[in-house]
Amino acid sequence: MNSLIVIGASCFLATLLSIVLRRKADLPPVPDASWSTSGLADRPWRTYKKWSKSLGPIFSMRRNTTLPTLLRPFGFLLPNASTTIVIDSLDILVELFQKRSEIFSDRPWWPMVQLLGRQDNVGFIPYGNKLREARKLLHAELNPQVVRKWEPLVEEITQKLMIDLKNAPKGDADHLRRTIRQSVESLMFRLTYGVEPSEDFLSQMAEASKQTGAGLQPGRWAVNSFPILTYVPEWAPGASFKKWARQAKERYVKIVRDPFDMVKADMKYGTAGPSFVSNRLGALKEKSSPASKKLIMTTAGSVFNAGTDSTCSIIETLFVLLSLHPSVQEHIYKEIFDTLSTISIPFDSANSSLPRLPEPRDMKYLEYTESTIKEAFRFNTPVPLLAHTPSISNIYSDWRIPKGAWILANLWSINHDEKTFKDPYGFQADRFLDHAVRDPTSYAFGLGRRACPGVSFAMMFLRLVVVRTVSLFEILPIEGPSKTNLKELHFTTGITSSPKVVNCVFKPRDSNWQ
Ligand code: HEM
Repeated sequence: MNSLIVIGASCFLATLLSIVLRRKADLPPVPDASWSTSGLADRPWRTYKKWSKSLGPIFSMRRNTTLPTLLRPFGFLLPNASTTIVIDSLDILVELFQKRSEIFSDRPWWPMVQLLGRQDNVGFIPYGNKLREARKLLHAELNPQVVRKWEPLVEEITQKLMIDLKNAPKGDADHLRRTIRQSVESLMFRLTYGVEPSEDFLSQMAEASKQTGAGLQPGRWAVNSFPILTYVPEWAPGASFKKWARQAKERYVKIVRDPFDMVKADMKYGTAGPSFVSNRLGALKEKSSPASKKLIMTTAGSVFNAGTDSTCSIIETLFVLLSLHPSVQEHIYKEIFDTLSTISIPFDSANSSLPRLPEPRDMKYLEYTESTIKEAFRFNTPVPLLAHTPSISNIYSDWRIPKGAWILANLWSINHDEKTFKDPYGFQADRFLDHAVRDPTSYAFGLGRRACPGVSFAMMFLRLVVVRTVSLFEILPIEGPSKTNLKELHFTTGITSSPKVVNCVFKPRDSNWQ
């Protein structure tokens, strides 16, 4: 009995001690006030990398410096949520996002998310039951075991892209970018709703995406720092943000609802083709609740945006890098040539005796091609900074990580770590033929319970785009082949990062296919 009391008392003391220690734990180190923040406007992940070199693989910042000038004196009123913690180590990410995923799977939250009506978009849903249900729907259509059912769609879209690349006006970088984007938009919309997107949908969606970006811009909206302002009526002086947000929400609700209603109507008349929406609605039990249907609608509404920019970004990066490395293209071409008995020439020709183009099933033989794709992910990580939030306060290695803090995983920096990757700023397509080198695609799609549900689908499309493009074209830089241009490549700043200019020309390998 006595020993039980001693054990009980020890446990109690240990718990008390850990609570006291937790209270006392500090935030990770902060950048020196004298350090220049000017680099944060352009690809902040590079400045964070520099800071990590001095501060270590985990450091913190107060976000109230981004408040509008007039409100800065009130910054001390901000809750813990105004802390940002930057992580520059895969080991720490695995520990937090994967091993402690129960805690680290929430997303940063801005009152503007709600005002803009984006709260049911999967990327923004707080961690919990609703998110799990939405992810189950995505998993049912996109998991690695079933993803092959979308092969016919992916093949059709890549074939069309090849013809569009052939017909693209030479030297018009903007046109090329639009061509790539149209192909990806078509892919994502057909996956989700089974038909081509209308011009109206695309322009409304482009506007809605701009509005989401504007709504989340740090420091732009006082309501993001002072949520109480959400309750200010629209007519109040200085509340024009409420009207702007309401109109943006109305637009968003419509672009999520209209295509969903169209699929429902097509299903009623038996004319709906396979799609995420028709498949998931078809799988519902007869007497399912309106909430289940609404979840399918809002989850579908998340797919287009989530998949488009990131997929465009990596395709553009690959095209630009390949254009600067003709020898890599030749290596890929030879690998494809050796793998297939013959390489196909134009598939829009009537000649039925043509050899075939590479297909998704060929990819397992194309190791060098796979290594090149991984290197592109490493060289210009499509989502350079990954944002998660802990749902309760936590301690990591003596550092305090407060509930609601933004955790920014600096994936770009992790991919440019000199200790892991030799010559990290160079492009070495064969780098990953050595399987001991860490594979960047194992974390470029996120880690843990929020990891990208579209990874298998995206990779299937991307691989086919690369092998078919190299099979049919030589990709040339507009100014002529020059490897030295690599260092002058510029990439955009945003949630996704792409080459600033996609200045390549696609020259058909077969001169008869002009
Ligand atoms: C190369 C293309 C793509 C890249 C690099 C990419 C990358 C990512 C990343 C980094 C995340 C955040 C993961 C995290 O927070 O841990 C994410 C989330 C997401 N992705 Fe992708 N993605 C791609 C394509 C796609 C596609 C094709 C789809 C849909 C078919 C898709 C759907 C989503 C969704 C719905 C989320 C939100 C998940 C959540 O918050 O729980 N993505 N993606």
